[in-house]
Amino acid sequence: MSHGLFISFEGIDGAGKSTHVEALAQAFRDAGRAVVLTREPGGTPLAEQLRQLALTAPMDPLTEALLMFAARRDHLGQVIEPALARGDVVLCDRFTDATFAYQGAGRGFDRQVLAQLERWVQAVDALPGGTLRQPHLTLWFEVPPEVAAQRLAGARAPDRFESQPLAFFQRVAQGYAERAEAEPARFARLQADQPREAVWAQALAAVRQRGWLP
Ligand SMILES: Nc1ncnc2c1ncn2[C@@H]1O[C@H](COP(=O)(O)OP(=O)(O)O)[C@@H](O)[C@H]1O
Ligand SMILES: Cc1cn([C@H]2C[C@H](O)[C@@H](COP(=O)(O)OP(=O)(O)O)O2)c(=O)[nH]c1=O
Repeated sequence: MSHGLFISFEGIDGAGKSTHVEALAQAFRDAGRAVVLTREPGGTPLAEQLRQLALTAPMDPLTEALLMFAARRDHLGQVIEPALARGDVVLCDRFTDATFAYQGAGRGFDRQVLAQLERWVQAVDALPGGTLRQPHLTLWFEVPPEVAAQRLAGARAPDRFESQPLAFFQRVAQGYAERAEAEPARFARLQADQPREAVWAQALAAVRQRGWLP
């Protein structure tokens, strides 16, 4: 049986992540792998309800951070861990880097509190003592906030995050940069301000480079 693979997709809103999730799923299926496509916040009935609240209801930053991690805990236990135990490929549109980028850098919420929540939520029995569940690879779609805003203009009705000013997304982008700097081996930095085909080629190359696709 293959080992489970956990790949997350990250970047500011409008970076173009969701555009490539299904194509990568198909590439893995073509290679004979079972794939679980999922997203955060969300991925389970409970976590989807928490998503709905987080994206629409006004709340203070601690409540927002707790909702993200509550949704994540349910998602890990119900979907991600069972899939990895089966040897599936889990493709997840956003994970904990988004909490550090949006709640931490974007909202200015205390990163040490986020790090403590990360330690509680991502400690899972299947892993050796002290190791946290993290993606094996994070595809980071990096795009200037101005470009992302242009892509989103008119594309869909903005939620609580997407309606934030440009300065918010500049901070979020910086938050991603800090996470990537702290864990360079986990992150593949993609230049996402290029045409879709060029972005896809970079994403595929990052996965192939690790020997996970032919
Ligand atoms: N490389 C690209 N160049 C131009 N537009 C793009 C590109 N990738 C995605 N888009 C468009 O930008 C918008 C946001 O893309 P999406 O994949 O939903 O972003 P995200 O999931 O990162 O928020 C969509 O309308 C999508 O069609
Ligand atoms: C996972 C996560 C998402 N978010 C935000 C980022 C996004 O603006 C929003 C939803 O993410 P996303 O699924 O990318 O939105 P869409 O379906 O509109 O492309 O939630 C956080 O603020 N913290 C988190 O931990």
